[in-house]
Amino acid sequence: MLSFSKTNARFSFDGLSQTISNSVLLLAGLVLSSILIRFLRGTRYRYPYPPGPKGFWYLGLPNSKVPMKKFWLTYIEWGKKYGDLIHFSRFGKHYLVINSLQAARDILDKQARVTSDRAHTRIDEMVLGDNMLKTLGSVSYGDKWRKVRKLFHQNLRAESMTQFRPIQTQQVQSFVGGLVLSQGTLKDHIATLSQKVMFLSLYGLDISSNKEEMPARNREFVEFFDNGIIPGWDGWKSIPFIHLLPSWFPWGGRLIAALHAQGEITGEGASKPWDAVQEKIKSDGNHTSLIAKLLSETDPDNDEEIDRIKWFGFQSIAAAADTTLSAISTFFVAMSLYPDVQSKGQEELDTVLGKGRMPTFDDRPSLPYIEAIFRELMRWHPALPMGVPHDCIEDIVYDGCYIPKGTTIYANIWAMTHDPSVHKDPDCFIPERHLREDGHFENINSILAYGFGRRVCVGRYMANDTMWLTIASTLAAVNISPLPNGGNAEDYFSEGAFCSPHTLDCTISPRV
Ligand code: HEM
Repeated sequence: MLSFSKTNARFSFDGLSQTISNSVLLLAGLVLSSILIRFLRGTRYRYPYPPGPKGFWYLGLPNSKVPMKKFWLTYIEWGKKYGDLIHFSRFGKHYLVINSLQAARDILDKQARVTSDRAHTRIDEMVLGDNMLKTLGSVSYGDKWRKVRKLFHQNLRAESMTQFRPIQTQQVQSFVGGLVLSQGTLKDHIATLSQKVMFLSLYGLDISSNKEEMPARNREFVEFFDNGIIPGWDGWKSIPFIHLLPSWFPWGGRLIAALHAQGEITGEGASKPWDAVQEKIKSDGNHTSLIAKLLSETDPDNDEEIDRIKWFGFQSIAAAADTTLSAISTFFVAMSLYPDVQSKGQEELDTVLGKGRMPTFDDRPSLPYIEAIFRELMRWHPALPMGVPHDCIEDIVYDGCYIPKGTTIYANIWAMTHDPSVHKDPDCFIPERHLREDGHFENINSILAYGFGRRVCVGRYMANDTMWLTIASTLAAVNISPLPNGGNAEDYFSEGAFCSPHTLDCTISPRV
C-alpha cells in the first residue's frame, strides 16, 4: 500500500510497487475481458474477412493495384484465385466485389434491409451538400429514400408506361429517319435520342441536340458519376480530416475541387430544366408534361414535395442519359459484328409486319427474335458492368466471412452474365439462348443489368420500351454494315465504369 508520512515526508516504496502491479493486473484483466467479450459477441473476431488482395495495414490496397479499366474483367481473374467474394480495404474503408449470382441474391436481395444504403462520407456531405444527396441514386437508405422512390415508382412503373409511348414512338421514328445521314456522328445521334425522349417525357422540353446546354450539363453530371463508381476509387474520402485540405493542395486538394465542381454542376443540372418548365407552364397555356401534371396535383405550399418533384425530373434524365446511350450504341456494334443476327431479326420483322411497316409496341409479343436480341444485348455488354454500389448498414456474416458495417458492395454483373456454366460461349452474341420452346421469356425483372435488391433500377420499364422500339425500328428500316476493322468486340468499348463503345464507324444504308 502507498503510505506517506507528513512528519518524515517519506514514501513506502513497497506499497507503491504493489499498487502499480495491482493496477497493471487490473488493466490487463480489463483489456483481456473486453477482448474476450468482443470475441464472444463480435463477429469481427470470430470470422475472417472474405479473401482478397492484401494491402498495407491502414492504407490498404495501394492505388497502383486498384483496377481502374474494365475492372469487371480483373475481378473475374481475381475470382479464380480468391473465389466469389473478393474483399479489400483502403484507408480503413472496406470493399466487397461479388462475382456470383447466388451470392448477390443472398446478400443484396435477401438481406436488402441492411444492404441498400449508398456510401456517404463526411466530405460528400460537406462539399456536395444537399444537392447531391437529393438524387435518388445517392440518397441514404431510409425514410427520405422511401418517399423519393415512391414518386419514381408511381410514375415509372410498368402500368405508367403508356403515357410515354407516343413520345417514344415519334422520337424513335425521327431517329431512324436520320440514321442514314448520321454517318460519322452516330454516337451523337443516339445520345440525342436518349436525352430527347427523357426531356420531352418529363419536362415537355424539346431539345434539338445533345450538345445543347441542358443535356450537356446532364452528361457532365454523369461523367463525375462514371469515376465515382470504380471499386476502391473513393477510398481517399475516408482519410481523416481530408475535407480540411485547401483546394490548392496537390492531389487531395484537386480531388476536393473536383467535388465542388460536381456539386455546382448537379445544382445547375437540376435547376435549368426546372426553371425552363416553370417558364413554359406560365407562358404556354397548353403546356403538358409529367412535371407540370405533378405540380398541378401538389399543394403549392408543400415545399418538400415540390423539391422532390424537381429532383425526380433531374435524376430521371441523368440516370437515363448514358445508360440508354451505352445500350443502344452496343446494339449497333453487335449488329455490325453479327450480320447473321441482323438478317434474322429483319426476316422476322418482314414476315410478321410485312416489309416497310414500322413496328409498334403492340407488335412486341409477336416478335420473339427481336425480344431475344434485346435480352442478349443486356446480357452481352451490360451498360454498368458492376452496377451501382450498395453500402451495408450492419455487420453481415456470409458463407463464414465477415462483412463489416459500412462495406461498399459491388455486384459484378458482367461476371454473372458471362458465367460459362450458365451461358455457353458467353462472349458471343447469341440471341437464340433466350428463346424457349413455349415461346415465353423470363420476367423483365430477371435482367441483371438493372441491378439488385431495393435499389434495382426504377427506370427499367422506360428503358425497356425505348430500347426495344429503337432496336425493332432500326432493323426494320436500315442495314448496318460490318465495322471496318471487324475482329474483337472489346476493341470497340471504352474503359470507364460505363460499358460504352468509343467509336461507331459502321455505315448505315436504307433497306429498299
Ligand atoms: C439501359 C438502361 C439502364 C440500365 C442498364 C440501368 C441500370 C441501373 C443500375 C445498374 C442501377 C443501380 C441498381 C442498384 O443499385 O443495384 C440503376 C439505378 C437507377 N436507375 Fe437505371 N438503368 C437504365 C436506365 C434508366 C432510366 C431510363 C432511368 C430513368 C427513367 C433510370 C433511373 C434509375 C434510378 C433513378 C436509379 C437509382 C435507384 C435507387 O437508387 O433507388 N435508369 N439503374
